[in-house]
Amino acid sequence: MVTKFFLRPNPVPLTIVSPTHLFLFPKPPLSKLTTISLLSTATHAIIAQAEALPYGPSLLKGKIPFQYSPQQQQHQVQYCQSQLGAKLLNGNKQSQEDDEQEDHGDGDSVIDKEKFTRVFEIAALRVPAKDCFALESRLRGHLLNWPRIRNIARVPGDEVEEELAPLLGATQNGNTDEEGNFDALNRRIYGRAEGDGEELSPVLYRERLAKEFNARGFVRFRNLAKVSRPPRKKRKQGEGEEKKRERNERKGRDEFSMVEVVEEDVGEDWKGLLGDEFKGRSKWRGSTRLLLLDESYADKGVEDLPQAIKVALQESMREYSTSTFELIRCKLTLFYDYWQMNEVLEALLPQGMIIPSAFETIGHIARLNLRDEHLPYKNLIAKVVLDKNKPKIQTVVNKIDAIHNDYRTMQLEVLAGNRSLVTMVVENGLRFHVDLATVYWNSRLATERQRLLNGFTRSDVVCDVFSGVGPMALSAAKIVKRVYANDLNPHAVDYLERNSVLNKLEKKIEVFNMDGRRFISAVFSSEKAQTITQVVMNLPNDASEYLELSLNVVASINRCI
Ligand SMILES: C[S@@+](CC[C@H](N)C(=O)[O-])C[C@H]1O[C@@H](n2cnc3c(N)ncnc32)[C@H](O)[C@@H]1O
Repeated sequence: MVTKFFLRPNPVPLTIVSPTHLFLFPKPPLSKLTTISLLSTATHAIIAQAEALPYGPSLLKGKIPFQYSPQQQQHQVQYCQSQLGAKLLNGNKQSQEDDEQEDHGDGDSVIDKEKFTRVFEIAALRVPAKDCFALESRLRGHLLNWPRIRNIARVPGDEVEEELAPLLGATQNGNTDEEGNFDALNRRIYGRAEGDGEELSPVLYRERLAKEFNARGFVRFRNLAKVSRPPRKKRKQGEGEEKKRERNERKGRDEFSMVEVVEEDVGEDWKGLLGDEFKGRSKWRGSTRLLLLDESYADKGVEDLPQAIKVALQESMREYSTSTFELIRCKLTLFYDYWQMNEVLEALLPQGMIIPSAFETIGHIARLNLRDEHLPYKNLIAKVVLDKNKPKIQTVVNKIDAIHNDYRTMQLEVLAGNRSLVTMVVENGLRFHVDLATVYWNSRLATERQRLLNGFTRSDVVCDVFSGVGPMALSAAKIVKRVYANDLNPHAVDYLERNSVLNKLEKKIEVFNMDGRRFISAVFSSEKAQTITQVVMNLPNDASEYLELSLNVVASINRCI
Protein backbone atom coordinates (compact mmCIF):
# COMPACT_ATOMS: atom_id res chain seq x y z
CA MET A 1 0.00 0.00 0.00
CA VAL A 2 1.41 3.37 -0.95
CA THR A 3 1.34 5.99 1.70
CA LYS A 4 2.78 9.38 1.14
CA PHE A 5 2.80 12.59 3.04
CA PHE A 6 4.31 16.01 3.20
CA LEU A 7 7.10 16.66 5.57
CA ARG A 8 8.74 19.85 4.72
CA PRO A 9 10.70 22.24 6.87
CA ASN A 10 9.26 25.37 5.36
CA PRO A 11 6.58 27.83 6.43
CA VAL A 12 3.80 25.59 5.13
CA PRO A 13 2.50 23.36 7.87
CA LEU A 14 1.70 19.76 7.20
CA THR A 15 -1.57 19.36 5.39
CA ILE A 16 -3.34 16.08 5.83
CA VAL A 17 -4.96 14.42 2.90
CA SER A 18 -6.91 11.27 2.34
CA PRO A 19 -5.58 8.21 4.15
CA THR A 20 -4.67 6.46 0.93
CA HIS A 21 -3.16 9.48 -0.69
CA LEU A 22 -0.65 10.93 1.64
CA PHE A 23 2.37 12.71 0.33
CA LEU A 24 5.94 11.93 0.96
CA PHE A 25 8.61 14.48 1.49
CA PRO A 26 11.26 12.00 2.25
CA LYS A 27 14.50 11.84 4.01
CA PRO A 28 14.76 15.05 5.98
CA PRO A 29 17.18 14.74 8.87
CA LEU A 30 15.42 13.10 11.80
CA SER A 31 15.59 16.26 13.84
CA LYS A 32 13.33 17.93 11.29
CA LEU A 33 10.56 15.49 12.21
CA THR A 34 9.65 17.88 14.93
CA THR A 35 8.52 20.38 12.33
CA ILE A 36 5.37 18.37 11.64
CA SER A 37 2.45 20.56 12.52
CA LEU A 38 -1.24 20.10 12.07
CA LEU A 39 -3.81 22.30 10.54
CA SER A 40 -6.39 23.77 12.81
CA THR A 41 -9.72 22.07 13.25
CA ALA A 42 -11.55 25.03 11.81
CA THR A 43 -13.65 24.35 8.76
CA HIS A 44 -11.00 25.92 6.65
CA ALA A 45 -7.42 25.09 7.11
CA ILE A 46 -5.43 28.21 6.59
CA ILE A 47 -1.99 27.83 5.19
CA ALA A 48 0.43 29.93 7.13
CA GLN A 49 0.88 33.20 5.38
CA ALA A 50 4.55 33.31 4.73
CA GLU A 51 5.84 36.79 5.06
CA ALA A 52 6.33 38.82 1.93
CA LEU A 53 4.65 36.30 -0.35
CA PRO A 54 4.75 37.42 -3.93
CA TYR A 55 1.75 39.11 -5.50
CA GLY A 56 -0.60 36.79 -7.31
CA PRO A 57 -1.73 33.23 -6.86
CA SER A 58 0.50 30.86 -4.96
CA LEU A 59 0.12 27.47 -3.38
CA LEU A 60 1.46 29.07 -0.21
CA LYS A 61 -1.50 31.43 -0.05
CA GLY A 62 -5.23 30.93 0.14
CA LYS A 63 -7.18 28.33 2.05
CA ILE A 64 -7.50 24.61 1.70
CA PRO A 65 -11.21 23.92 1.40
CA PHE A 66 -11.40 20.59 3.16
CA GLN A 67 -10.51 19.35 6.58
CA TYR A 68 -10.57 16.29 8.74
CA SER A 69 -11.93 15.77 12.17
CA PRO A 70 -9.40 16.03 15.05
CA GLN A 71 -9.47 12.23 15.46
CA GLN A 72 -8.79 11.71 11.78
CA GLN A 73 -5.96 14.19 11.92
CA GLN A 74 -4.46 12.50 14.95
CA HIS A 75 -4.71 9.17 13.21
CA GLN A 76 -3.07 10.59 10.08
CA VAL A 77 -0.18 12.11 11.99
CA GLN A 78 0.55 8.89 13.84
CA TYR A 79 0.32 6.98 10.62
CA CYS A 80 2.58 9.42 8.78
CA GLN A 81 5.13 9.43 11.53
CA SER A 82 5.28 5.66 11.68
CA GLN A 83 5.59 5.43 7.91
CA LEU A 84 8.29 8.06 7.74
CA GLY A 85 10.17 6.49 10.60
CA ALA A 86 10.02 3.13 8.88
CA LYS A 87 11.21 4.62 5.63
CA LEU A 88 14.08 6.40 7.24
CA LEU A 89 15.12 3.32 9.15
CA ASN A 90 14.89 1.01 6.14
CA GLY A 91 16.76 3.40 3.97
CA ASN A 92 13.47 3.99 2.20
CA LYS A 93 14.05 0.94 0.05
CA GLN A 94 11.20 -1.40 0.63
CA SER A 95 8.55 1.29 0.71
CA GLN A 96 9.89 2.66 -2.51
CA GLU A 97 9.53 -0.70 -4.18
CA ASP A 98 6.00 -0.89 -2.87
CA ASP A 99 5.29 2.54 -4.29
CA GLU A 100 6.49 1.56 -7.69
CA GLN A 101 4.40 -1.58 -7.70
CA GLU A 102 1.33 0.31 -6.68
CA ASP A 103 1.84 3.15 -9.12
CA HIS A 104 1.96 0.98 -12.24
CA GLY A 105 3.99 3.74 -13.74
CA ASP A 106 1.16 6.23 -14.10
CA GLY A 107 1.61 8.01 -10.80
CA ASP A 108 -2.17 8.37 -10.46
CA SER A 109 -2.13 6.95 -6.98
CA VAL A 110 0.64 9.29 -5.94
CA ILE A 111 -0.88 12.70 -6.52
CA ASP A 112 -3.87 13.75 -4.52
CA LYS A 113 -5.08 16.55 -6.74
CA GLU A 114 -7.47 17.86 -4.12
CA LYS A 115 -4.51 18.92 -2.09
CA PHE A 116 -3.74 21.54 -4.66
CA THR A 117 -7.08 23.27 -4.34
CA ARG A 118 -6.78 26.78 -2.91
CA VAL A 119 -9.56 29.20 -2.11
CA PHE A 120 -8.93 32.92 -2.30
CA GLU A 121 -11.29 35.48 -0.85
CA ILE A 122 -11.61 38.42 -3.15
CA ALA A 123 -13.97 41.30 -3.78
CA ALA A 124 -15.78 41.93 -7.04
CA LEU A 125 -17.92 44.59 -8.59
CA ARG A 126 -21.19 43.37 -10.02
CA VAL A 127 -21.82 45.47 -13.10
CA PRO A 128 -24.31 45.40 -15.94
CA ALA A 129 -23.21 42.88 -18.56
CA LYS A 130 -23.26 45.45 -21.32
CA ASP A 131 -20.84 47.74 -19.46
CA CYS A 132 -18.40 45.08 -18.34
CA PHE A 133 -15.85 45.26 -21.16
CA ALA A 134 -15.67 49.05 -21.12
CA LEU A 135 -15.28 49.02 -17.33
CA GLU A 136 -12.72 46.25 -17.49
CA SER A 137 -10.42 48.25 -19.74
CA ARG A 138 -10.89 51.38 -17.62
CA LEU A 139 -10.26 49.62 -14.33
CA ARG A 140 -7.61 47.17 -15.45
CA GLY A 141 -5.03 48.41 -12.97
CA HIS A 142 -7.42 47.72 -10.07
CA LEU A 143 -8.53 44.29 -11.20
CA LEU A 144 -7.21 40.92 -10.17
CA ASN A 145 -5.04 40.36 -13.26
CA TRP A 146 -3.98 36.86 -12.27
CA PRO A 147 -2.50 34.68 -14.98
CA ARG A 148 -5.10 32.59 -16.81
CA ILE A 149 -7.96 34.02 -14.73
CA ARG A 150 -10.34 36.32 -16.57
CA ASN A 151 -11.04 39.59 -14.79
CA ILE A 152 -14.64 39.33 -15.94
CA ALA A 153 -16.30 36.39 -14.22
CA ARG A 154 -19.60 34.66 -14.76
CA VAL A 155 -21.70 33.11 -12.02
CA PRO A 156 -24.86 31.02 -12.25
CA GLY A 157 -27.96 33.12 -12.81
CA ASP A 158 -26.10 36.17 -14.08
CA GLU A 159 -27.84 36.02 -17.44
CA VAL A 160 -31.41 37.23 -17.72
CA GLU A 161 -33.19 36.37 -20.96
CA GLU A 162 -34.21 39.50 -22.81
CA GLU A 163 -37.88 38.46 -22.72
CA LEU A 164 -37.76 38.00 -18.95
CA ALA A 165 -36.32 41.40 -18.13
CA PRO A 166 -39.62 43.32 -18.50
CA LEU A 167 -41.39 40.74 -16.32
CA LEU A 168 -38.89 41.43 -13.58
CA GLY A 169 -39.74 45.08 -13.79
CA ALA A 170 -36.25 45.74 -14.98
CA THR A 171 -35.20 48.63 -17.07
CA GLN A 172 -32.60 46.60 -18.81
CA ASN A 173 -32.33 48.70 -21.87
CA GLY A 174 -33.34 51.74 -20.00
CA ASN A 175 -36.53 51.91 -22.09
CA THR A 176 -38.89 53.07 -19.42
CA ASP A 177 -36.69 55.80 -18.08
CA GLU A 178 -35.46 56.92 -21.45
CA GLU A 179 -39.02 57.03 -22.72
CA GLY A 180 -40.03 59.14 -19.78
CA ASN A 181 -37.02 61.41 -20.10
CA PHE A 182 -37.60 61.83 -23.78
CA ASP A 183 -41.24 62.75 -23.32
CA ALA A 184 -40.34 65.20 -20.61
CA LEU A 185 -37.72 66.75 -22.87
CA ASN A 186 -40.19 67.02 -25.75
CA ARG A 187 -42.72 68.66 -23.53
CA ARG A 188 -40.17 71.14 -22.27
CA ILE A 189 -39.03 72.06 -25.79
CA TYR A 190 -42.18 71.68 -27.87
CA GLY A 191 -44.97 71.68 -25.34
CA ARG A 192 -46.04 68.20 -26.35
CA ALA A 193 -44.73 64.71 -26.78
CA GLU A 194 -45.56 61.78 -29.05
CA GLY A 195 -49.02 60.49 -28.33
CA ASP A 196 -50.18 63.87 -27.06
CA GLY A 197 -52.18 64.50 -30.16
CA GLU A 198 -50.31 65.78 -33.13
CA GLU A 199 -47.76 63.75 -35.03
CA LEU A 200 -44.16 64.90 -34.70
CA SER A 201 -42.90 66.83 -37.73
CA PRO A 202 -40.32 64.94 -39.89
CA VAL A 203 -37.58 67.20 -38.53
CA LEU A 204 -38.54 66.48 -34.95
CA TYR A 205 -38.93 62.84 -35.74
CA ARG A 206 -35.41 62.70 -37.22
CA GLU A 207 -34.09 64.58 -34.23
CA ARG A 208 -35.70 62.08 -31.97
CA LEU A 209 -34.21 59.17 -33.85
CA ALA A 210 -30.77 60.75 -33.69
CA LYS A 211 -31.11 61.15 -29.95
CA GLU A 212 -32.29 57.64 -29.46
CA PHE A 213 -29.73 56.02 -31.71
CA ASN A 214 -27.40 54.12 -29.55
CA ALA A 215 -24.34 52.91 -31.39
CA ARG A 216 -23.80 50.16 -28.87
CA GLY A 217 -27.22 48.73 -28.62
CA PHE A 218 -29.26 49.86 -31.62
CA VAL A 219 -31.91 50.52 -29.00
CA ARG A 220 -34.72 51.30 -31.40
CA PHE A 221 -33.38 49.78 -34.56
CA ARG A 222 -34.12 46.14 -34.17
CA ASN A 223 -33.97 45.35 -37.87
CA LEU A 224 -30.78 47.29 -38.33
CA ALA A 225 -29.33 45.44 -35.40
CA LYS A 226 -30.22 42.15 -37.04
CA VAL A 227 -28.45 43.15 -40.25
CA SER A 228 -25.31 44.43 -38.53
CA ARG A 229 -24.75 41.80 -35.92
CA PRO A 230 -23.25 38.46 -36.84
CA PRO A 231 -25.90 35.75 -36.48
CA ARG A 232 -25.97 34.07 -33.13
CA LYS A 233 -24.41 30.65 -33.12
CA LYS A 234 -27.14 28.13 -33.55
CA ARG A 235 -27.50 25.88 -30.60
CA LYS A 236 -27.04 22.24 -31.29
CA GLN A 237 -30.21 20.51 -32.24
CA GLY A 238 -31.82 18.56 -29.48
CA GLU A 239 -30.26 20.68 -26.78
CA GLY A 240 -33.05 20.97 -24.33
CA GLU A 241 -33.79 22.82 -21.13
CA GLU A 242 -31.70 20.30 -19.22
CA LYS A 243 -28.54 21.27 -21.12
CA LYS A 244 -29.35 24.95 -20.76
CA ARG A 245 -29.62 24.58 -17.01
CA GLU A 246 -26.43 22.56 -16.86
CA ARG A 247 -24.60 25.25 -18.78
CA ASN A 248 -25.90 27.87 -16.41
CA GLU A 249 -24.79 25.87 -13.40
CA ARG A 250 -21.33 25.41 -14.84
CA LYS A 251 -20.95 29.15 -15.26
CA GLY A 252 -18.18 30.55 -13.16
CA ARG A 253 -16.31 27.28 -13.30
CA ASP A 254 -13.83 25.92 -15.80
CA GLU A 255 -11.38 23.05 -15.50
CA PHE A 256 -8.99 25.01 -13.35
CA SER A 257 -10.90 27.70 -11.50
CA MET A 258 -14.28 28.63 -10.10
CA VAL A 259 -15.84 31.87 -8.88
CA GLU A 260 -18.66 31.84 -6.34
CA VAL A 261 -20.47 34.70 -4.67
CA VAL A 262 -20.36 34.43 -0.88
CA GLU A 263 -21.84 37.74 0.20
CA GLU A 264 -24.16 39.91 -1.85
CA ASP A 265 -23.85 43.68 -1.95
CA VAL A 266 -21.62 44.71 0.91
CA GLY A 267 -21.39 48.29 -0.22
CA GLU A 268 -23.94 50.10 1.91
CA ASP A 269 -22.61 53.49 1.11
CA TRP A 270 -22.46 53.77 -2.64
CA LYS A 271 -23.82 57.26 -2.30
CA GLY A 272 -20.71 58.14 -0.31
CA LEU A 273 -18.51 56.99 -3.16
CA LEU A 274 -20.52 58.04 -6.17
CA GLY A 275 -22.41 61.03 -4.78
CA ASP A 276 -26.12 61.83 -4.77
CA GLU A 277 -26.39 60.71 -8.38
CA PHE A 278 -26.41 57.15 -7.14
CA LYS A 279 -29.22 57.71 -4.66
CA GLY A 280 -32.42 55.94 -5.40
CA ARG A 281 -31.03 53.71 -8.11
CA SER A 282 -32.92 50.50 -8.18
CA LYS A 283 -31.10 47.19 -8.17
CA TRP A 284 -30.00 46.01 -11.56
CA ARG A 285 -32.18 43.15 -12.64
CA GLY A 286 -30.82 42.40 -16.08
CA SER A 287 -27.76 40.41 -17.05
CA THR A 288 -24.71 41.10 -14.94
CA ARG A 289 -21.04 40.20 -14.76
CA LEU A 290 -18.45 40.30 -12.01
CA LEU A 291 -15.31 42.36 -12.28
CA LEU A 292 -12.79 40.68 -9.98
CA LEU A 293 -10.92 43.29 -7.99
CA ASP A 294 -7.26 43.32 -7.03
CA GLU A 295 -6.54 41.03 -4.08
CA SER A 296 -5.69 44.01 -1.90
CA TYR A 297 -9.38 45.04 -1.96
CA ALA A 298 -10.52 41.66 -0.61
CA ASP A 299 -11.88 43.05 2.65
CA LYS A 300 -12.35 46.67 1.70
CA GLY A 301 -15.63 48.56 1.82
CA VAL A 302 -17.04 50.86 -0.82
CA GLU A 303 -15.55 53.89 0.91
CA ASP A 304 -12.06 52.38 0.55
CA LEU A 305 -12.25 51.94 -3.19
CA PRO A 306 -9.85 54.23 -5.01
CA GLN A 307 -10.73 57.41 -6.85
CA ALA A 308 -10.08 55.80 -10.24
CA ILE A 309 -12.87 53.28 -9.67
CA LYS A 310 -15.17 56.06 -8.56
CA VAL A 311 -14.51 58.08 -11.72
CA ALA A 312 -15.04 55.09 -14.01
CA LEU A 313 -18.31 54.14 -12.31
CA GLN A 314 -19.57 57.71 -12.39
CA GLU A 315 -18.87 57.96 -16.10
CA SER A 316 -20.63 54.68 -16.69
CA MET A 317 -23.63 56.01 -14.73
CA ARG A 318 -23.70 59.09 -16.88
CA GLU A 319 -23.54 57.11 -20.09
CA TYR A 320 -26.13 54.55 -19.06
CA SER A 321 -28.72 56.18 -16.94
CA THR A 322 -29.76 52.86 -15.46
CA SER A 323 -26.33 51.57 -14.52
CA THR A 324 -26.01 50.35 -10.99
CA PHE A 325 -23.24 48.53 -9.16
CA GLU A 326 -22.71 46.18 -6.26
CA LEU A 327 -19.64 45.35 -4.24
CA ILE A 328 -19.69 41.68 -3.37
CA ARG A 329 -17.44 39.16 -1.68
CA CYS A 330 -16.40 36.14 -3.74
CA LYS A 331 -14.51 32.93 -3.44
CA LEU A 332 -12.06 32.17 -6.21
CA THR A 333 -11.11 28.51 -6.15
CA LEU A 334 -8.05 27.34 -8.06
CA PHE A 335 -7.77 23.62 -8.72
CA TYR A 336 -4.83 21.33 -9.45
CA ASP A 337 -5.13 22.04 -13.17
CA TYR A 338 -4.52 25.73 -12.56
CA TRP A 339 -1.00 25.40 -11.20
CA GLN A 340 2.01 25.28 -13.48
CA MET A 341 4.25 22.25 -13.70
CA ASN A 342 7.07 23.85 -11.72
CA GLU A 343 4.69 25.03 -8.95
CA VAL A 344 3.28 21.54 -8.48
CA LEU A 345 6.69 19.89 -8.56
CA GLU A 346 8.08 22.46 -6.17
CA ALA A 347 5.33 21.59 -3.71
CA LEU A 348 5.83 17.87 -4.13
CA LEU A 349 9.60 17.47 -4.15
CA PRO A 350 11.77 17.98 -1.13
CA GLN A 351 12.99 21.47 -0.54
CA GLY A 352 16.29 22.27 -2.16
CA MET A 353 15.93 19.62 -4.85
CA ILE A 354 16.42 20.88 -8.39
CA ILE A 355 13.04 20.91 -10.09
CA PRO A 356 13.18 19.00 -13.36
CA SER A 357 11.74 21.40 -15.86
CA ALA A 358 13.16 20.40 -19.22
CA PHE A 359 12.31 17.45 -21.36
CA GLU A 360 12.70 16.57 -25.00
CA THR A 361 9.50 16.26 -26.98
CA ILE A 362 9.39 13.56 -29.64
CA GLY A 363 5.90 13.54 -31.14
CA HIS A 364 3.53 12.65 -28.31
CA ILE A 365 6.39 11.52 -26.06
CA ALA A 366 8.18 13.58 -23.40
CA ARG A 367 11.64 12.24 -22.73
CA LEU A 368 13.05 13.05 -19.31
CA ASN A 369 16.66 12.74 -18.35
CA LEU A 370 16.28 12.47 -14.59
CA ARG A 371 19.13 12.82 -12.15
CA ASP A 372 19.76 10.14 -9.57
CA GLU A 373 18.21 12.27 -6.81
CA HIS A 374 14.95 12.39 -8.79
CA LEU A 375 14.62 8.66 -9.25
CA PRO A 376 12.63 7.99 -6.04
CA TYR A 377 10.04 10.47 -7.39
CA LYS A 378 10.17 9.47 -11.03
CA ASN A 379 6.51 8.40 -11.28
CA LEU A 380 5.35 11.48 -9.47
CA ILE A 381 7.39 13.77 -11.72
CA ALA A 382 6.22 11.95 -14.84
CA LYS A 383 2.58 12.24 -13.80
CA VAL A 384 2.91 15.99 -13.30
CA VAL A 385 4.68 16.36 -16.67
CA LEU A 386 1.86 14.39 -18.28
CA ASP A 387 -0.92 16.32 -16.54
CA LYS A 388 0.57 19.67 -17.33
CA ASN A 389 1.37 19.01 -20.97
CA LYS A 390 -1.75 17.20 -22.11
CA PRO A 391 -3.00 16.67 -24.76
CA LYS A 392 0.20 17.12 -26.73
CA ILE A 393 2.11 14.79 -24.44
CA GLN A 394 0.57 11.35 -24.02
CA THR A 395 3.56 9.38 -22.80
CA VAL A 396 6.39 10.26 -20.43
CA VAL A 397 9.60 8.25 -20.52
CA ASN A 398 12.93 8.46 -18.78
CA LYS A 399 16.25 7.67 -20.36
CA ILE A 400 17.62 4.98 -18.10
CA ASP A 401 21.03 4.32 -19.56
CA ALA A 402 23.66 5.82 -21.81
CA ILE A 403 23.48 4.61 -25.40
CA HIS A 404 25.61 1.52 -25.76
CA ASN A 405 24.22 -0.49 -28.65
CA ASP A 406 25.13 -0.32 -32.33
CA TYR A 407 21.77 0.99 -33.42
CA ARG A 408 22.08 3.94 -31.03
CA THR A 409 18.64 3.26 -29.57
CA MET A 410 17.94 4.57 -26.09
CA GLN A 411 16.97 2.51 -23.09
CA LEU A 412 13.70 4.13 -22.11
CA GLU A 413 11.37 3.45 -19.21
CA VAL A 414 7.74 4.43 -19.66
CA LEU A 415 6.72 6.26 -16.49
CA ALA A 416 3.31 7.69 -17.29
CA GLY A 417 0.64 7.74 -19.97
CA ASN A 418 0.15 5.26 -22.77
CA ARG A 419 2.94 2.84 -23.42
CA SER A 420 3.28 3.30 -27.14
CA LEU A 421 6.71 4.47 -28.26
CA VAL A 422 5.65 4.72 -31.89
CA THR A 423 5.09 8.34 -32.70
CA MET A 424 5.18 10.87 -35.51
CA VAL A 425 7.56 13.81 -35.56
CA VAL A 426 7.34 16.79 -37.88
CA GLU A 427 10.65 18.36 -38.84
CA ASN A 428 11.46 20.66 -41.66
CA GLY A 429 7.92 20.28 -43.01
CA LEU A 430 8.34 16.51 -43.30
CA ARG A 431 6.64 13.79 -41.29
CA PHE A 432 8.63 10.98 -39.74
CA HIS A 433 7.24 7.86 -38.17
CA VAL A 434 9.57 6.71 -35.41
CA ASP A 435 9.55 3.85 -32.94
CA LEU A 436 11.76 4.96 -30.09
CA ALA A 437 12.06 1.39 -28.88
CA THR A 438 13.83 0.25 -32.05
CA VAL A 439 15.32 3.27 -33.84
CA TYR A 440 17.35 6.38 -33.10
CA TRP A 441 15.85 9.87 -33.03
CA ASN A 442 17.17 13.12 -31.64
CA SER A 443 15.16 16.31 -32.19
CA ARG A 444 18.02 18.40 -30.84
CA LEU A 445 20.00 17.69 -34.00
CA ALA A 446 17.46 19.63 -36.07
CA THR A 447 19.56 22.81 -36.05
CA GLU A 448 22.70 20.98 -37.10
CA ARG A 449 20.79 19.24 -39.87
CA GLN A 450 19.48 22.60 -41.05
CA ARG A 451 23.02 23.99 -41.08
CA LEU A 452 24.12 21.20 -43.42
CA LEU A 453 21.03 21.52 -45.61
CA ASN A 454 21.75 25.21 -46.13
CA GLY A 455 24.91 24.19 -48.00
CA PHE A 456 23.13 21.84 -50.43
CA THR A 457 22.03 22.80 -53.93
CA ARG A 458 19.78 21.29 -56.60
CA SER A 459 22.77 19.80 -58.45
CA ASP A 460 24.11 17.89 -55.42
CA VAL A 461 24.01 14.11 -54.97
CA VAL A 462 24.08 13.19 -51.27
CA CYS A 463 25.30 10.00 -49.63
CA ASP A 464 24.04 9.54 -46.02
CA VAL A 465 26.01 6.65 -44.52
CA PHE A 466 24.14 6.46 -41.17
CA SER A 467 20.73 7.75 -42.15
CA GLY A 468 18.52 6.36 -39.36
CA VAL A 469 14.83 6.92 -40.22
CA GLY A 470 15.87 9.66 -42.63
CA PRO A 471 15.67 13.13 -41.04
CA MET A 472 18.73 14.24 -43.00
CA ALA A 473 18.36 12.05 -46.07
CA LEU A 474 14.71 13.00 -46.70
CA SER A 475 15.20 16.70 -45.99
CA ALA A 476 18.09 16.63 -48.45
CA ALA A 477 15.96 14.76 -50.97
CA LYS A 478 13.62 17.76 -51.05
CA ILE A 479 16.48 19.93 -52.29
CA VAL A 480 19.06 17.85 -54.14
CA LYS A 481 19.11 15.70 -57.29
CA ARG A 482 19.52 12.30 -55.62
CA VAL A 483 20.17 10.71 -52.20
CA TYR A 484 21.78 7.38 -51.28
CA ALA A 485 20.80 6.53 -47.71
CA ASN A 486 22.08 3.63 -45.63
CA ASP A 487 21.67 2.24 -42.12
CA LEU A 488 22.68 -0.94 -40.39
CA ASN A 489 19.46 -1.13 -38.36
CA PRO A 490 16.74 -2.95 -40.37
CA HIS A 491 13.99 -1.22 -38.34
CA ALA A 492 15.45 2.17 -39.19
CA VAL A 493 15.61 1.24 -42.87
CA ASP A 494 12.02 0.04 -42.73
CA TYR A 495 10.90 3.38 -41.25
CA LEU A 496 13.10 5.26 -43.73
CA GLU A 497 11.32 3.60 -46.64
CA ARG A 498 7.92 4.24 -45.13
CA ASN A 499 8.81 7.86 -44.44
CA SER A 500 10.04 8.44 -47.97
CA VAL A 501 6.68 7.23 -49.29
CA LEU A 502 4.80 9.23 -46.66
CA ASN A 503 6.57 12.37 -47.85
CA LYS A 504 6.36 11.46 -51.54
CA LEU A 505 10.13 11.46 -51.93
CA GLU A 506 10.66 7.78 -52.72
CA LYS A 507 11.67 8.54 -56.31
CA LYS A 508 14.62 10.66 -55.23
CA ILE A 509 16.09 8.31 -52.65
CA GLU A 510 17.77 4.92 -52.84
CA VAL A 511 17.87 2.98 -49.56
CA PHE A 512 20.51 0.47 -48.40
CA ASN A 513 20.67 -1.74 -45.30
CA MET A 514 24.31 -2.67 -44.70
CA ASP A 515 27.30 -1.93 -42.57
CA GLY A 516 28.72 1.53 -43.25
CA ARG A 517 32.10 0.17 -44.39
CA ARG A 518 30.55 -2.10 -46.98
CA PHE A 519 28.24 0.67 -48.08
CA ILE A 520 31.11 3.11 -48.63
CA SER A 521 33.15 0.56 -50.55
CA ALA A 522 30.15 -0.48 -52.64
CA VAL A 523 29.02 3.01 -53.47
CA PHE A 524 32.41 4.43 -54.19
CA SER A 525 33.43 1.52 -56.38
CA SER A 526 30.32 1.88 -58.51
CA GLU A 527 29.51 4.50 -61.12
CA LYS A 528 27.57 6.33 -58.41
CA ALA A 529 30.89 7.62 -57.07
CA GLN A 530 31.20 9.96 -60.04
CA THR A 531 28.03 11.77 -59.16
CA ILE A 532 28.27 12.02 -55.35
CA THR A 533 29.08 15.55 -54.22
CA GLN A 534 28.19 15.41 -50.48
CA VAL A 535 28.77 12.70 -47.89
CA VAL A 536 27.03 12.87 -44.50
CA MET A 537 28.25 10.68 -41.64
CA ASN A 538 26.48 10.99 -38.31
CA LEU A 539 27.98 8.38 -36.05
CA PRO A 540 29.74 10.49 -33.43
CA ASN A 541 31.95 7.80 -31.93
CA ASP A 542 33.29 6.20 -35.10
CA ALA A 543 32.85 8.88 -37.75
CA SER A 544 36.59 9.57 -37.99
CA GLU A 545 37.27 5.92 -38.76
CA TYR A 546 34.68 6.03 -41.52
CA LEU A 547 36.03 9.32 -42.81
CA GLU A 548 39.47 7.76 -43.17
CA LEU A 549 37.95 4.79 -44.94
CA SER A 550 36.03 7.05 -47.31
CA LEU A 551 39.14 9.04 -48.14
CA ASN A 552 41.14 5.87 -48.80
CA VAL A 553 38.42 4.44 -51.00
CA VAL A 554 38.15 7.67 -52.95
CA ALA A 555 41.96 7.88 -53.28
CA SER A 556 42.24 4.29 -54.50
CA ILE A 557 39.45 4.85 -57.00
CA ASN A 558 41.20 7.97 -58.28
CA ARG A 559 44.46 6.00 -58.59
CA CYS A 560 42.66 3.36 -60.66
CA ILE A 561 41.18 6.03 -62.90
C1 LIG B 1 23.51 8.81 -34.35
S1 LIG B 1 22.44 7.85 -35.33
C2 LIG B 1 22.06 9.02 -36.61
C3 LIG B 1 20.83 8.67 -37.39
C4 LIG B 1 20.34 9.82 -38.28
N1 LIG B 1 21.35 10.36 -39.09
C5 LIG B 1 19.67 10.87 -37.42
O1 LIG B 1 20.18 11.98 -37.35
O2 LIG B 1 18.63 10.56 -36.85
C6 LIG B 1 23.49 6.72 -36.04
C7 LIG B 1 22.83 5.69 -36.95
O3 LIG B 1 23.86 4.88 -37.48
C8 LIG B 1 23.44 3.55 -37.53
N2 LIG B 1 24.65 2.71 -37.47
C9 LIG B 1 25.37 2.37 -36.40
N3 LIG B 1 26.43 1.62 -36.76
C10 LIG B 1 26.37 1.50 -38.09
C11 LIG B 1 27.18 0.86 -39.04
N4 LIG B 1 28.27 0.16 -38.69
N5 LIG B 1 26.83 0.95 -40.32
C12 LIG B 1 25.75 1.63 -40.70
N6 LIG B 1 24.94 2.25 -39.85
C13 LIG B 1 25.24 2.20 -38.56
C14 LIG B 1 22.52 3.38 -36.36
O4 LIG B 1 21.59 2.36 -36.59
C15 LIG B 1 21.87 4.76 -36.29
O5 LIG B 1 20.66 4.77 -36.98
